[in-house]
Amino acid sequence: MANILDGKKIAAEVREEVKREVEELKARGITPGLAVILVGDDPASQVYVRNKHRACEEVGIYSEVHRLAASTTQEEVLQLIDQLNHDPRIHGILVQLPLPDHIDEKKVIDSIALDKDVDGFSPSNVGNLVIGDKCFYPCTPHGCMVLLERAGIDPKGKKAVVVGRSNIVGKPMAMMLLARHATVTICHSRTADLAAECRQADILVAAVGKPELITGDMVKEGAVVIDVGINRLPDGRLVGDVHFESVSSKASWITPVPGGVGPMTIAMLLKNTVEAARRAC
Ligand SMILES: Nc1nc(=O)c2c([nH]1)NC[C@@H]1CN(c3ccc(C(=O)N[C@@H](CCC(=O)O)C(=O)O)cc3)C=[N+]21
Repeated sequence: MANILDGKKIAAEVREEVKREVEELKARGITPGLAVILVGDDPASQVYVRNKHRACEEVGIYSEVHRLAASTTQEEVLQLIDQLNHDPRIHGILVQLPLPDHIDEKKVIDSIALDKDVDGFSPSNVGNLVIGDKCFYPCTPHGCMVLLERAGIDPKGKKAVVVGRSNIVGKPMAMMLLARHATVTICHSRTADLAAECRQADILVAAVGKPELITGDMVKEGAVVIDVGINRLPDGRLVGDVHFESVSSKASWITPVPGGVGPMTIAMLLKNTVEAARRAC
């Protein structure tokens, strides 16, 4: 039976550390500030944004949420970002994704000042990540790396397989594992034999958004399995991209859903915001 890589518990530890760092910054007269922009009324996004705001308050980060109507124009969003780029109280800016169809996501993300891009989604930040220069680590893959670290798992020399090639998880995840000297394979919907690739993995990261895609027969005995997926089934159940029951009998470590990568994502956002504030002074 696998050990549970408890994201909820580790995220709480990270939040405690962040809280102390915020206190130190406040003693020097700096209050870290985060602005979150939410366009439209997607119910899931509403919940996420509320959770982020609450997490900020809990650790003493100043947070403001800009809730904009679904009909807001791209120009209005860009104007707000420009204003926040110049606001000295704001060290981090996050635009909740997805945006409504009439708004160009690329244009919006690219307009965020590089030193306030706490999501780490802007092209320049991603470029710096690939090169290995100073950057913000995107929150979800960063959270996965911290989970590995806290479980005492060093990626060096290991075979890591990342399933999924999204810009916000799969690609940066692969780069971060590579930076830690793993041998990395990225799999996706056109991969010829997904199961065979997955069976090679010492570290397997599932980030495709397909409920319970990864089953026990696809996992090597003793592998470390990180499940980034959060899928709501028609019956209301929340499951990951990993079939927990069958995989947990093979893996040495496994993250649960919920309570795995999700809470880490928010904790890393707080960490990046504090880092942005520290760099600003
Ligand atoms: N600009 C931007 N940055 C993001 O980081 C971003 C985004 N847009 N859009 C949406 C996704 C999704 N996301 C999650 C964060 C926390 C949990 C989380 O804490 N989940 C809990 C509860 C899950 C539940 O009950 O729904 C858990 O897994 O235990 C989930 C998902 C951040 N995202």
